[in-house]
Amino acid sequence: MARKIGSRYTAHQILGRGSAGTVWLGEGPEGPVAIKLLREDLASDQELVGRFVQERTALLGLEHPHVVSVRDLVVDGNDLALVMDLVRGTDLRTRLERDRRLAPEAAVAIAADIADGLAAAHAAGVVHRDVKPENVLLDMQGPLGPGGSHRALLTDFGVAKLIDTPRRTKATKIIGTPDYLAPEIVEGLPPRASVDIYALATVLYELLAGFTPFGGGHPGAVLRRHVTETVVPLPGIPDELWQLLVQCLAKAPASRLRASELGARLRELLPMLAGMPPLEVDEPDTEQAEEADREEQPAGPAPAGERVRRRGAVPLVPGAKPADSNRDTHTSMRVPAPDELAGGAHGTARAPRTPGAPRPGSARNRAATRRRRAALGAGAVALAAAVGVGAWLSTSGDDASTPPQDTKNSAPHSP
Ligand SMILES: Nc1ncnc2c1ncn2[C@@H]1O[C@H](COP(=O)(O)OP(=O)(O)OP(=O)(O)O)[C@@H](O)[C@H]1O
Repeated sequence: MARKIGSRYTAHQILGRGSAGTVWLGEGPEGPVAIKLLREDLASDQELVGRFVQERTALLGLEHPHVVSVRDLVVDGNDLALVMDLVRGTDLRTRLERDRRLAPEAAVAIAADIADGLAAAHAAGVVHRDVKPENVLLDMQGPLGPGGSHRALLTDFGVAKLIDTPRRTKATKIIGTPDYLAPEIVEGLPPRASVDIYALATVLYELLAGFTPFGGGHPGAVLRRHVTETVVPLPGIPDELWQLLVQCLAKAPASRLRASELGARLRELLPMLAGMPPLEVDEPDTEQAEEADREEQPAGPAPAGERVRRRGAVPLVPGAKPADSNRDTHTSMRVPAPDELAGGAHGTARAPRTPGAPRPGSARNRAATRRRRAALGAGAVALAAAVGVGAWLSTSGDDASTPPQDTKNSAPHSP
């Protein structure tokens, strides 16, 4: 059923749904477009309206083959809509759900595209702040790239921020998606271009492994792992690619590559990766992480929705119902204090199981876990008791009484 959006556009058919609205296949004066229409019941939500306007503002003048351009912002009665370039294909999360893991060549080609898109955004002074598979679209109508990959485009600049402008988000509040959040964000520093590099490296790891390096369990535990844990190597990954990943997942923002350099370095690796099958990575040994995580959880039920969402997302929009419960959306939470980050169980980064290692749940593994649990001791319990990790999750109010945290990291670089 066709629907008029302002005087210039017609929406024909739903392409997908996000937490804030619906994306339609539409038609405008210059041909087919994608129209992101804010849910009517959210039209009075200032934060959401702000996100729409922000996306338009962030992308003004940014034209790049790996960024979805925003063409127009329509305000018409109760309708608020973003008109974007139409990408005929799918999003990277859907592709990952279908294939579980990508061959290194295709994964690296996609990551290189997004690095190039980020380089353009960073050069325009914009930090994306929410790089994740949901926000990468694959153009399935264009020519195929290395490893049969489709051209990848970065989208959803709804929480993007201009670098070095006065902060609209207080450092006491974290915005992003837990699995992809750079450690300096968790520590309360303002987001710089290097947070996008960390998130992109996390996405690349996920494309190769089928899971993110620090995800799993309670969102509070995920945040802490970003700060305290070291990424665990993937079996069979070529060393040059691993070194690149490690560098871009560095805790110190200044140690990460810039987007343009990352794009170039990734493309250099493509010939070497040609024809290589997906890595043989087994399910991560989640037992240790989950055992530790259970100990960290405050008594009582976890926040609604969180148990079913593997990556610990919390809807920014009250009552939002994404089409797919596996989909993440942004999280807004309080910046934890340094002692909250320092405490707790360590060694809970996701580790691919190595051949010969006991399967989770085996008698051998249970005994090892009991020993580990005894050793983990008071730290994890202290974290849960002192903070109540669930209390970090808040879709409203900042904790203005918590000052921005200092950090051990060196100063992040500008783009
Ligand atoms: N420019 C586009 N062209 C074609 N399809 C699109 C376009 N933008 C979004 N879509 C489709 O619409 C779906 C919803 O997009 P949207 O950006 O609203 O949500 P999301 O990023 O998945 O979630 P959220 O808004 O909660 O972060 C996407 O998954 C994608 O399949």
